[in-house]
Amino acid sequence: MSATVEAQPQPSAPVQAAYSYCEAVTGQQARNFAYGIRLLPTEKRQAMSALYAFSRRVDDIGDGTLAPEAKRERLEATRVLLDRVRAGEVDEDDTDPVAVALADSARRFPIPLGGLDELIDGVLMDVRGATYETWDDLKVYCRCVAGAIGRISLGVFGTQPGAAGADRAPEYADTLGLALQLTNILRDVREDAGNGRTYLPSDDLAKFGCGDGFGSDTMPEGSDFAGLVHFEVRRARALFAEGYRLLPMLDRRSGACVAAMAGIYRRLLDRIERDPEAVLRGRVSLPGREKAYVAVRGLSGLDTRHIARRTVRRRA
Ligand SMILES: CC(C)=CCC/C(C)=C/CC/C(C)=C/COP(=O)(O)OP(=O)(O)O
Repeated sequence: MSATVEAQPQPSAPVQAAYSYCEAVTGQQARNFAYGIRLLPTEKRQAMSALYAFSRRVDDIGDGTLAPEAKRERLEATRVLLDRVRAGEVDEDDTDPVAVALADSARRFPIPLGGLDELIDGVLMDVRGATYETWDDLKVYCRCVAGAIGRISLGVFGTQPGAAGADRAPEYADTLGLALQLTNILRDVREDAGNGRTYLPSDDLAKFGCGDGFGSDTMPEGSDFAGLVHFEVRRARALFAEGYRLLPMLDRRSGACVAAMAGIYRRLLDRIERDPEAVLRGRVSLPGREKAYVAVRGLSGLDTRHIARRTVRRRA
């Protein structure tokens, strides 16, 4: 997979303005992922911001207050927009800056736009109020809303020429997305429960006696909430370990971006593991200076080199 389709001219003024809009959305709303995206060179940073702004729009429809039918209509309208981007029908005169930026990015990079259809499908599952009995069931949802984002992002990053095992890069990008999403689900247990949503598999909840009143401030007598969280943390860690195999295949700054995104979420996971009940009290987050530190480590290649060595050792 090459990094860029072919040498492209500088974006025109209207396209630059569309990218500026998407970068502003990313800077304001991507509280964690913006730290990684900022590490990319201009063209890739702009493309990732366009992808983020489109994904944010889809996610916001799902999380918003509209009635389910209205949400479905809006999501299908977003799909129509995506079809227009795919068909090359969106140009710089379009009034929607996210569409303009996405269309330009899709011309510059081999972005598998079908991943954004998967994202819409995942959010439609939410709107339907889908619940998940097993981890395999939940994985289907996570693949749509996060694995697909990993695979799409890989279209922007590309893999380094001659990178060993690069044919498996999309699989690792997908797995890293699952790791992030499971961490996100653990972090947001309380907020999601407040919205009537439980993502963790009902089989797992039952195993730890957490089936009733899940996500409320006080879990029922006899339930082992900490045991449940530790079980899911182990699952997320295994996904991170597998997904990190992607890192040695990326160029330095793409690797730094992914290492920063994943590193910040792994630190969230560490916090959750140390104090599982914290997710019932509120949203676990990292201070800005810690996120910046993780990003700088990513750029210095410390994490990437460490992980590459471990991957090689494991293979040997
Ligand atoms: C290879 C690669 C780049 C893989 C990563 C793919 C990726 C970025 C998946 C996103 C999944 C996720 C947890 C979204 C939450 O976004 P949010 O904006 O709600 O997050 P926040 O609440 O933490 O700010």
